Amino acid sequence: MPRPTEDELIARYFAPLAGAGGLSLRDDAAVLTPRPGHDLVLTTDAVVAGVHYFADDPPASIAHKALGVNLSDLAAKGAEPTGFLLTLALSDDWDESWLAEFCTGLSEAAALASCPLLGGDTVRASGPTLLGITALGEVPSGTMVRRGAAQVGDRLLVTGSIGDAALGLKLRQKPAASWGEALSFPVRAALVDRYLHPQARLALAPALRAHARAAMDVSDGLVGDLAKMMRAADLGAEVEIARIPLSEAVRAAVAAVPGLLDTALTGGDDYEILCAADPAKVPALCEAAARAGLALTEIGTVTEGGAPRSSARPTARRAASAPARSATSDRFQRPRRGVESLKRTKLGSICARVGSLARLGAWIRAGVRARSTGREARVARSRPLAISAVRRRGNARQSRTVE
Ligand SMILES: Nc1ncnc2c1ncn2[C@@H]1O[C@H](COP(=O)(O)OP(=O)(O)OP(=O)(O)O)[C@@H](O)[C@H]1O
Ligand SMILES: Cc1ncc(C[n+]2csc(CCOP(=O)(O)O)c2C)c(N)n1
Ligand SMILES: [Mg+2]
Repeated sequence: MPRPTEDELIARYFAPLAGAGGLSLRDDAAVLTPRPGHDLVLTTDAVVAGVHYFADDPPASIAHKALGVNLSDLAAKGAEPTGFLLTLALSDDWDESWLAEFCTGLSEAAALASCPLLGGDTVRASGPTLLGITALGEVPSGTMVRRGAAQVGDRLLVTGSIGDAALGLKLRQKPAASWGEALSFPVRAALVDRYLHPQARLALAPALRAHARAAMDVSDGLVGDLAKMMRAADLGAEVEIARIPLSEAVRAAVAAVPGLLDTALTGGDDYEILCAADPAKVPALCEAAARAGLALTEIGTVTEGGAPRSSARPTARRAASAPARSATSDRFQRPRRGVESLKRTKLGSICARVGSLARLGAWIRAGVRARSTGREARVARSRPLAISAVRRRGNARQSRTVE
Protein backbone atom coordinates (compact mmCIF):
# COMPACT_ATOMS: atom_id res chain seq x y z
CA MET A 1 0.00 0.00 0.00
CA PRO A 2 1.43 3.42 -0.91
CA ARG A 3 2.41 5.57 2.01
CA PRO A 4 0.46 8.77 2.52
CA THR A 5 1.91 12.06 1.39
CA GLU A 6 2.86 14.69 3.96
CA ASP A 7 -0.40 16.59 3.33
CA GLU A 8 -2.42 13.42 3.83
CA LEU A 9 -0.56 12.68 7.05
CA ILE A 10 -1.25 16.15 8.37
CA ALA A 11 -4.93 16.01 7.56
CA ARG A 12 -5.42 12.44 8.82
CA TYR A 13 -3.22 12.30 11.89
CA PHE A 14 -2.01 15.67 13.04
CA ALA A 15 -4.88 18.10 12.37
CA PRO A 16 -7.17 16.29 14.85
CA LEU A 17 -4.63 17.10 17.59
CA ALA A 18 -4.39 20.79 16.72
CA GLY A 19 -5.30 23.49 19.20
CA ALA A 20 -6.90 26.83 18.31
CA GLY A 21 -3.62 28.59 17.59
CA GLY A 22 -2.70 25.78 15.21
CA LEU A 23 -5.35 26.96 12.71
CA SER A 24 -6.20 23.33 11.85
CA LEU A 25 -2.63 23.02 10.57
CA ARG A 26 -3.63 24.67 7.33
CA ASP A 27 -1.44 27.75 7.47
CA ASP A 28 2.30 28.39 7.30
CA ALA A 29 2.54 29.09 11.00
CA ALA A 30 0.60 29.07 14.23
CA VAL A 31 -0.33 32.21 16.13
CA LEU A 32 -0.65 32.71 19.87
CA THR A 33 -1.57 35.55 22.15
CA PRO A 34 -0.09 34.89 25.60
CA ARG A 35 -2.43 35.62 28.48
CA PRO A 36 -2.04 39.21 29.69
CA GLY A 37 0.51 39.50 32.45
CA HIS A 38 2.24 36.26 31.49
CA ASP A 39 5.65 35.36 30.09
CA LEU A 40 6.12 32.69 27.46
CA VAL A 41 8.41 29.82 28.49
CA LEU A 42 10.01 27.91 25.62
CA THR A 43 11.89 24.64 25.59
CA THR A 44 12.87 22.04 23.03
CA ASP A 45 14.10 18.47 23.31
CA ALA A 46 14.50 15.76 20.71
CA VAL A 47 14.38 12.02 21.17
CA VAL A 48 16.18 9.73 18.75
CA ALA A 49 15.58 6.03 18.07
CA GLY A 50 18.36 3.97 19.62
CA VAL A 51 19.54 6.87 21.78
CA HIS A 52 16.55 7.92 23.88
CA TYR A 53 14.18 5.05 23.14
CA PHE A 54 14.22 1.67 21.43
CA ALA A 55 12.94 1.60 17.87
CA ASP A 56 10.62 -1.26 18.83
CA ASP A 57 9.14 0.49 21.87
CA PRO A 58 5.36 0.90 21.48
CA PRO A 59 4.79 3.94 19.23
CA ALA A 60 2.29 5.41 21.72
CA SER A 61 4.93 5.20 24.46
CA ILE A 62 7.49 6.92 22.24
CA ALA A 63 5.02 9.75 21.69
CA HIS A 64 4.39 10.00 25.41
CA LYS A 65 8.12 10.23 26.05
CA ALA A 66 8.78 12.78 23.31
CA LEU A 67 6.18 15.12 24.76
CA GLY A 68 6.85 14.18 28.38
CA VAL A 69 10.53 15.17 28.35
CA ASN A 70 9.50 18.62 27.16
CA LEU A 71 6.63 18.98 29.62
CA SER A 72 9.11 18.07 32.33
CA ASP A 73 11.22 21.12 31.46
CA LEU A 74 8.10 23.31 31.59
CA ALA A 75 7.13 21.86 34.97
CA ALA A 76 10.58 22.56 36.36
CA LYS A 77 10.26 26.19 35.34
CA GLY A 78 6.92 26.51 37.10
CA ALA A 79 5.17 26.87 33.74
CA GLU A 80 1.78 25.71 32.60
CA PRO A 81 1.73 24.23 29.07
CA THR A 82 0.30 26.26 26.21
CA GLY A 83 1.02 24.02 23.25
CA PHE A 84 3.77 22.35 21.26
CA LEU A 85 5.37 22.07 17.84
CA LEU A 86 6.45 18.68 16.49
CA THR A 87 9.26 17.92 14.06
CA LEU A 88 9.09 14.39 12.85
CA ALA A 89 12.09 13.03 10.93
CA LEU A 90 10.97 9.55 9.95
CA SER A 91 13.47 6.84 9.07
CA ASP A 92 13.09 5.28 5.62
CA ASP A 93 11.23 2.24 6.89
CA TRP A 94 8.31 4.04 8.60
CA ASP A 95 4.83 2.76 8.03
CA GLU A 96 1.39 4.19 8.51
CA SER A 97 0.34 1.88 11.33
CA TRP A 98 3.35 3.05 13.37
CA LEU A 99 2.36 6.66 12.77
CA ALA A 100 -1.28 6.00 13.62
CA GLU A 101 -0.33 4.49 16.99
CA PHE A 102 2.18 7.27 17.58
CA CYS A 103 -0.53 9.87 17.05
CA THR A 104 -2.96 8.05 19.33
CA GLY A 105 -0.35 8.19 22.10
CA LEU A 106 0.49 11.79 21.32
CA SER A 107 -3.16 12.76 21.44
CA GLU A 108 -3.57 11.13 24.88
CA ALA A 109 -0.41 12.71 26.28
CA ALA A 110 -1.32 16.14 24.90
CA ALA A 111 -4.87 15.95 26.27
CA LEU A 112 -3.64 14.87 29.72
CA ALA A 113 -1.39 17.92 29.89
CA SER A 114 -3.84 20.33 28.20
CA CYS A 115 -1.08 20.99 25.70
CA PRO A 116 -2.39 21.01 22.11
CA LEU A 117 -0.39 20.61 18.93
CA LEU A 118 0.27 23.94 17.23
CA GLY A 119 2.27 22.90 14.20
CA GLY A 120 5.36 21.09 13.04
CA ASP A 121 7.13 19.54 10.12
CA THR A 122 7.42 16.04 8.73
CA VAL A 123 10.51 14.97 6.79
CA ARG A 124 12.25 11.79 5.80
CA ALA A 125 15.50 11.03 7.58
CA SER A 126 18.38 9.06 6.16
CA GLY A 127 19.21 7.88 9.67
CA PRO A 128 17.10 6.83 12.63
CA THR A 129 13.76 8.43 13.43
CA LEU A 130 14.03 11.68 15.38
CA LEU A 131 11.15 13.33 17.18
CA GLY A 132 11.76 16.95 18.05
CA ILE A 133 9.26 18.81 20.18
CA THR A 134 9.24 22.47 21.08
CA ALA A 135 6.92 23.10 23.99
CA LEU A 136 5.54 26.46 25.01
CA GLY A 137 4.24 27.36 28.41
CA GLU A 138 3.26 30.39 30.43
CA VAL A 139 4.06 31.80 33.83
CA PRO A 140 2.82 34.99 35.50
CA SER A 141 5.35 37.61 34.38
CA GLY A 142 8.69 37.38 36.10
CA THR A 143 7.98 34.13 37.93
CA MET A 144 9.79 31.51 35.84
CA VAL A 145 11.82 29.41 38.28
CA ARG A 146 15.48 29.59 37.33
CA ARG A 147 18.05 26.79 37.42
CA GLY A 148 20.85 28.93 38.84
CA ALA A 149 19.09 30.88 41.59
CA ALA A 150 19.90 28.68 44.61
CA GLN A 151 21.50 30.37 47.62
CA VAL A 152 23.78 29.08 50.34
CA GLY A 153 21.71 27.47 53.10
CA ASP A 154 18.80 26.54 50.81
CA ARG A 155 17.44 23.04 51.26
CA LEU A 156 17.55 20.72 48.24
CA LEU A 157 14.46 18.64 47.51
CA VAL A 158 13.48 16.15 44.86
CA THR A 159 10.09 14.83 43.76
CA GLY A 160 9.04 11.20 43.49
CA SER A 161 11.76 8.58 43.46
CA ILE A 162 15.11 8.37 41.71
CA GLY A 163 16.52 5.55 39.63
CA ASP A 164 13.39 3.63 38.66
CA ALA A 165 13.67 4.53 34.98
CA ALA A 166 17.39 3.79 34.82
CA LEU A 167 16.77 0.32 36.22
CA GLY A 168 13.76 -0.01 33.94
CA LEU A 169 16.09 0.71 31.02
CA LYS A 170 18.43 -2.01 32.25
CA LEU A 171 15.54 -4.46 32.39
CA ARG A 172 14.37 -3.34 28.97
CA GLN A 173 17.90 -4.10 27.70
CA LYS A 174 18.19 -7.40 29.55
CA PRO A 175 14.86 -8.72 30.81
CA ALA A 176 16.52 -11.81 32.29
CA ALA A 177 18.99 -9.85 34.44
CA SER A 178 19.67 -11.87 37.58
CA TRP A 179 18.86 -8.96 39.94
CA GLY A 180 15.44 -8.76 38.30
CA GLU A 181 14.64 -12.16 39.73
CA ALA A 182 14.60 -10.60 43.20
CA LEU A 183 11.63 -8.53 42.04
CA SER A 184 8.07 -9.65 41.36
CA PHE A 185 6.72 -9.31 37.84
CA PRO A 186 4.56 -6.24 38.63
CA VAL A 187 7.54 -4.50 40.24
CA ARG A 188 9.71 -5.17 37.18
CA ALA A 189 6.90 -3.93 34.97
CA ALA A 190 6.63 -0.75 37.05
CA LEU A 191 10.34 -0.02 36.53
CA VAL A 192 10.07 -0.49 32.78
CA ASP A 193 6.97 1.69 32.82
CA ARG A 194 8.94 4.51 34.43
CA TYR A 195 11.45 4.24 31.57
CA LEU A 196 8.77 4.16 28.88
CA HIS A 197 6.41 6.77 30.30
CA PRO A 198 8.06 9.70 32.05
CA GLN A 199 5.51 11.59 34.16
CA ALA A 200 6.19 15.29 33.91
CA ARG A 201 5.57 16.81 37.34
CA LEU A 202 3.34 19.57 36.00
CA ALA A 203 1.26 19.56 39.16
CA LEU A 204 4.25 20.98 41.04
CA ALA A 205 4.50 24.09 38.87
CA PRO A 206 2.42 26.47 41.04
CA ALA A 207 4.17 25.30 44.22
CA LEU A 208 7.56 25.89 42.63
CA ARG A 209 6.61 29.40 41.58
CA ALA A 210 5.29 30.19 45.02
CA HIS A 211 7.93 28.61 47.24
CA ALA A 212 11.07 27.46 45.42
CA ARG A 213 14.14 29.53 44.69
CA ALA A 214 15.61 27.35 41.93
CA ALA A 215 14.66 24.21 40.05
CA MET A 216 15.53 21.92 37.18
CA ASP A 217 14.24 18.61 35.98
CA VAL A 218 16.35 15.50 36.42
CA SER A 219 16.84 14.03 32.96
CA ASP A 220 20.51 13.08 32.95
CA GLY A 221 20.75 11.49 36.40
CA LEU A 222 20.46 13.08 39.83
CA VAL A 223 24.21 13.25 40.34
CA GLY A 224 25.00 15.00 37.08
CA ASP A 225 21.99 17.29 37.18
CA LEU A 226 22.63 18.36 40.76
CA ALA A 227 26.16 19.23 39.68
CA LYS A 228 24.70 21.25 36.77
CA MET A 229 22.36 23.11 39.09
CA MET A 230 25.13 23.95 41.52
CA ARG A 231 27.42 25.03 38.71
CA ALA A 232 24.71 27.35 37.46
CA ALA A 233 24.68 29.02 40.89
CA ASP A 234 28.46 28.79 41.36
CA LEU A 235 27.77 26.93 44.60
CA GLY A 236 28.20 23.46 46.06
CA ALA A 237 25.93 21.12 47.93
CA GLU A 238 25.88 18.62 50.70
CA VAL A 239 23.69 15.64 49.96
CA GLU A 240 22.76 12.90 52.34
CA ILE A 241 22.78 9.86 50.14
CA ALA A 242 20.60 7.92 52.56
CA ARG A 243 17.83 10.51 52.14
CA ILE A 244 17.58 10.22 48.36
CA PRO A 245 14.10 8.78 47.74
CA LEU A 246 14.29 5.28 46.31
CA SER A 247 11.26 3.17 45.51
CA GLU A 248 10.84 -0.26 47.06
CA ALA A 249 11.73 -1.71 43.66
CA VAL A 250 15.02 0.17 43.47
CA ARG A 251 15.84 -0.72 47.07
CA ALA A 252 15.23 -4.38 46.32
CA ALA A 253 17.40 -4.22 43.21
CA VAL A 254 20.21 -2.46 45.11
CA ALA A 255 19.96 -5.01 47.90
CA ALA A 256 20.53 -7.72 45.29
CA VAL A 257 23.33 -5.90 43.45
CA PRO A 258 24.82 -2.89 45.37
CA GLY A 259 26.42 -1.48 42.22
CA LEU A 260 22.94 -0.68 40.93
CA LEU A 261 22.89 2.30 43.28
CA ASP A 262 25.33 3.97 40.91
CA THR A 263 22.97 3.26 38.03
CA ALA A 264 20.01 4.60 39.98
CA LEU A 265 21.71 7.86 40.94
CA THR A 266 23.42 8.57 37.63
CA GLY A 267 21.38 6.73 35.01
CA GLY A 268 18.88 9.41 34.06
CA ASP A 269 15.40 9.34 32.54
CA ASP A 270 13.89 10.15 35.96
CA TYR A 271 12.09 13.32 34.93
CA GLU A 272 11.69 14.24 38.56
CA ILE A 273 12.20 17.82 39.73
CA LEU A 274 15.16 18.92 41.80
CA CYS A 275 14.61 22.22 43.57
CA ALA A 276 16.18 24.51 46.14
CA ALA A 277 14.16 26.44 48.69
CA ASP A 278 14.74 28.77 51.60
CA PRO A 279 14.47 26.51 54.69
CA ALA A 280 11.65 28.72 55.99
CA LYS A 281 9.63 27.94 52.87
CA VAL A 282 10.17 24.19 52.86
CA PRO A 283 7.06 23.33 54.92
CA ALA A 284 4.80 25.36 52.62
CA LEU A 285 6.49 23.88 49.56
CA CYS A 286 6.04 20.32 50.83
CA GLU A 287 2.42 20.96 51.80
CA ALA A 288 1.66 22.40 48.37
CA ALA A 289 3.35 19.42 46.74
CA ALA A 290 1.34 17.01 48.89
CA ARG A 291 -1.88 18.82 47.93
CA ALA A 292 -0.82 18.34 44.30
CA GLY A 293 -0.37 14.62 44.99
CA LEU A 294 3.42 14.67 44.77
CA ALA A 295 6.02 13.48 47.22
CA LEU A 296 8.87 15.90 47.82
CA THR A 297 11.90 14.77 49.82
CA GLU A 298 14.66 16.87 51.35
CA ILE A 299 18.01 15.45 50.30
CA GLY A 300 20.54 18.07 51.31
CA THR A 301 21.66 21.68 51.57
CA VAL A 302 23.30 24.20 49.27
CA THR A 303 26.78 25.23 50.40
CA GLU A 304 29.55 27.51 49.27
CA GLY A 305 31.21 26.14 46.15
CA GLY A 306 34.39 24.12 46.18
CA ALA A 307 37.38 25.27 44.15
CA PRO A 308 35.72 27.06 41.26
CA ARG A 309 36.64 25.39 38.03
CA SER A 310 33.93 25.96 35.48
CA SER A 311 34.98 27.87 32.44
CA ALA A 312 31.35 28.26 31.46
CA ARG A 313 30.92 31.55 33.35
CA PRO A 314 34.35 32.81 34.30
CA THR A 315 34.66 34.97 37.41
CA ALA A 316 37.60 36.87 38.83
CA ARG A 317 37.91 34.31 41.58
CA ARG A 318 38.08 31.52 39.06
CA ALA A 319 40.59 33.26 36.92
CA ALA A 320 42.81 33.76 39.93
CA SER A 321 42.60 30.37 41.49
CA ALA A 322 41.72 27.66 39.07
CA PRO A 323 42.38 26.28 35.64
CA ALA A 324 39.63 26.35 33.06
CA ARG A 325 37.52 23.27 32.61
CA SER A 326 34.72 22.24 30.37
CA ALA A 327 31.22 23.08 31.47
CA THR A 328 29.66 19.75 32.30
CA SER A 329 30.09 16.05 32.23
CA ASP A 330 27.71 15.04 29.52
CA ARG A 331 27.30 12.40 26.95
CA PHE A 332 29.46 14.27 24.48
CA GLN A 333 32.46 14.61 26.74
CA ARG A 334 35.46 12.34 26.51
CA PRO A 335 37.24 11.02 29.58
CA ARG A 336 40.12 13.09 30.84
CA ARG A 337 42.94 11.10 32.32
CA GLY A 338 46.23 11.65 34.07
CA VAL A 339 47.74 12.71 37.32
CA GLU A 340 47.43 16.41 36.53
CA SER A 341 43.65 16.29 36.58
CA LEU A 342 43.82 14.12 39.67
CA LYS A 343 45.85 16.78 41.47
CA ARG A 344 43.36 19.44 40.65
CA THR A 345 40.33 17.47 41.84
CA LYS A 346 41.66 16.39 45.20
CA LEU A 347 40.26 12.99 44.46
CA GLY A 348 42.92 11.33 46.52
CA SER A 349 41.51 12.55 49.80
CA ILE A 350 38.00 11.78 48.70
CA CYS A 351 38.81 8.21 47.80
CA ALA A 352 40.76 7.66 50.98
CA ARG A 353 37.81 8.73 53.07
CA VAL A 354 35.05 7.08 51.14
CA GLY A 355 36.25 3.54 50.95
CA SER A 356 33.74 2.57 48.28
CA LEU A 357 35.45 3.55 45.09
CA ALA A 358 32.85 1.86 42.97
CA ARG A 359 29.99 3.85 44.46
CA LEU A 360 31.80 7.15 44.45
CA GLY A 361 33.13 6.59 40.98
CA ALA A 362 29.68 7.12 39.53
CA TRP A 363 29.32 10.45 41.30
CA ILE A 364 32.68 11.65 40.11
CA ARG A 365 32.27 10.37 36.57
CA ALA A 366 29.17 12.53 36.43
CA GLY A 367 31.18 15.63 37.28
CA VAL A 368 30.61 15.76 41.00
CA ARG A 369 33.16 16.02 43.75
CA ALA A 370 32.07 14.16 46.81
CA ARG A 371 33.35 13.74 50.29
CA SER A 372 31.80 11.16 52.46
CA THR A 373 31.70 10.52 56.14
CA GLY A 374 29.59 7.49 56.74
CA ARG A 375 26.22 8.02 55.11
CA GLU A 376 26.75 11.62 54.15
CA ALA A 377 28.44 12.88 51.06
CA ARG A 378 29.46 16.43 50.44
CA VAL A 379 28.91 17.16 46.83
CA ALA A 380 30.53 19.98 44.99
CA ARG A 381 31.80 20.65 41.53
CA SER A 382 34.72 18.78 40.17
CA ARG A 383 36.49 17.64 37.07
CA PRO A 384 34.64 14.72 35.58
CA LEU A 385 36.19 11.34 35.05
CA ALA A 386 39.36 11.92 37.01
CA ILE A 387 38.40 8.82 38.92
CA SER A 388 39.84 6.85 36.04
CA ALA A 389 43.25 8.17 36.99
CA VAL A 390 42.78 6.93 40.52
CA ARG A 391 41.77 3.57 39.24
CA ARG A 392 44.82 3.32 37.05
CA ARG A 393 47.05 4.12 39.95
CA GLY A 394 45.05 1.52 41.78
CA ASN A 395 45.80 2.87 45.23
CA ALA A 396 43.84 5.48 47.12
CA ARG A 397 46.69 6.17 49.59
CA GLN A 398 49.06 6.87 46.76
CA SER A 399 46.47 9.14 45.19
CA ARG A 400 46.09 11.12 48.36
CA THR A 401 49.71 12.22 48.19
CA VAL A 402 49.05 14.17 45.02
CA GLU A 403 46.26 16.26 46.48
N1 LIG B 1 21.65 23.43 19.98
C1 LIG B 1 21.28 24.34 20.87
N2 LIG B 1 21.00 25.59 20.48
C2 LIG B 1 20.62 26.52 21.37
N3 LIG B 1 20.50 26.29 22.68
C3 LIG B 1 20.77 25.07 23.13
C4 LIG B 1 21.18 24.03 22.27
N4 LIG B 1 21.37 22.92 23.02
C5 LIG B 1 21.07 23.26 24.29
N5 LIG B 1 20.71 24.55 24.36
C6 LIG B 1 20.30 25.30 25.56
O1 LIG B 1 21.16 25.02 26.65
C7 LIG B 1 20.45 25.00 27.87
C8 LIG B 1 20.72 23.71 28.62
O2 LIG B 1 20.34 22.64 27.79
P1 LIG B 1 20.13 21.20 28.36
O3 LIG B 1 20.00 20.29 27.15
O4 LIG B 1 21.14 20.89 29.39
O5 LIG B 1 18.73 21.34 29.08
P2 LIG B 1 17.57 20.29 29.18
O6 LIG B 1 16.73 20.34 27.94
O7 LIG B 1 16.88 20.58 30.46
O8 LIG B 1 18.33 18.89 29.29
P3 LIG B 1 17.98 17.48 28.61
O9 LIG B 1 18.29 17.65 27.12
O10 LIG B 1 18.92 16.53 29.27
O11 LIG B 1 16.55 17.23 28.88
C9 LIG B 1 18.97 25.21 27.52
O12 LIG B 1 18.67 26.57 27.73
C10 LIG B 1 18.92 24.89 26.04
O13 LIG B 1 17.91 25.64 25.39
C1 LIG C 1 17.71 3.24 24.21
C2 LIG C 1 18.16 4.13 25.32
N1 LIG C 1 19.45 4.09 25.70
C3 LIG C 1 19.89 4.92 26.69
C4 LIG C 1 19.03 5.78 27.31
C5 LIG C 1 19.52 6.68 28.42
N2 LIG C 1 19.63 8.06 28.01
C6 LIG C 1 19.95 8.43 26.77
S1 LIG C 1 19.99 10.14 26.62
C7 LIG C 1 19.57 10.35 28.26
C8 LIG C 1 19.46 11.69 28.94
C9 LIG C 1 18.74 12.77 28.25
O1 LIG C 1 19.30 12.95 26.98
P1 LIG C 1 19.68 14.36 26.33
O2 LIG C 1 20.58 15.07 27.33
O3 LIG C 1 20.34 13.99 25.03
O4 LIG C 1 18.37 15.07 26.13
C10 LIG C 1 19.43 9.12 28.88
C11 LIG C 1 19.13 8.95 30.32
C12 LIG C 1 17.70 5.80 26.87
N3 LIG C 1 16.80 6.67 27.39
N4 LIG C 1 17.27 4.96 25.89
MG1 LIG D 1 15.80 20.07 31.88
